[in-house]
Amino acid sequence: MTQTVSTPEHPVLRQADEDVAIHCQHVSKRFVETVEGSRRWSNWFRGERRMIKAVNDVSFTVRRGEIFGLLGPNGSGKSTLIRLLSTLLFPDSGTLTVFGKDVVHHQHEVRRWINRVSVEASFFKKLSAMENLRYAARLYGLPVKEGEKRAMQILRRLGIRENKAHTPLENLSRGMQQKVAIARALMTSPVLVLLDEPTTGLDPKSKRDVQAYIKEVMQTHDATMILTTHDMEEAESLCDRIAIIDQGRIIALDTPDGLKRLVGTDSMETVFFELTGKDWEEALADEDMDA
Ligand SMILES: Nc1ncnc2c1ncn2[C@@H]1O[C@H](COP(=O)(O)OP(=O)(O)OP(=O)(O)O)[C@@H](O)[C@H]1O
Repeated sequence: MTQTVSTPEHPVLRQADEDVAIHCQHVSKRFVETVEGSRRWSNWFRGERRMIKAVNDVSFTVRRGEIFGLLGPNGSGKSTLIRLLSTLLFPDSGTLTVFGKDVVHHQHEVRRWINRVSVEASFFKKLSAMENLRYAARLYGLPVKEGEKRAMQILRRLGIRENKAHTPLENLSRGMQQKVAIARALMTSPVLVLLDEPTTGLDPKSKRDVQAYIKEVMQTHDATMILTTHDMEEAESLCDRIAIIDQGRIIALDTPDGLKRLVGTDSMETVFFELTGKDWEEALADEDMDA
């Protein structure tokens, strides 16, 4: 049950109950961008500036144990939202809590629960999976013995044999590296895993393996995942709910089936097109141009 309580941080904060992983209330984040090529003489030397509402009054709740998808065109605010959740940025307004802790006032605690996994994960590629996992355990403040034990369990679950466990990561397949990255996120509990395009660039088999592994992790761990992806099928098959985000705002949020019902289609691509006015190819083409 949620209840309204007073805390020193917030005059009135809905206390997160055990089932809530993320509580995001009216969160906004703006950036100031310099516009190049301004013709106004007063701006010749310092550049004209404009305000970008990267995240604009966004509210949502993610339940513990859920895979929550973020879908949106290029520049819609997904990364900014992820950076706010990872405490790399702070909101200008609104409140954001992770497992009941405010990201601004309890950033160290929140950081221990959060793990961002991306294709180019911040691994030491010259070090082995074992060494990387041990290092992560230390970062999470686990005692050495406990860290080793968890690293071993994780490697065994991944089916990485002893000799491979000591092979430099750069010599493992990308699919395997990605699985180790996800596994590394499971060092603490509860855990919030931010999966940033987890299967981009993987061959079809590795992609299926990683997706199956994500499902397995969800069944066996106290994990909650936020997933950004460019793969509609992936979003549909993995996510319990999907938020479609455009120009910093959540324009729709529901289960994949709920979104399809809303638009009256059986295709997620049509959902995306109807709600954002952009077809998926166009959204990707924009990204390619920026890349
Ligand atoms: N540090 C920054 N300074 C200025 N503008 C920024 C900054 N970070 C993001 N923006 C702007 O905020 C808006 C949202 O960007 P964001 O990176 O969150 O979008 P995105 O949905 O993650 O895009 P992509 O799919 O390309 O990763 C964009 O207009 C972007 O240019």
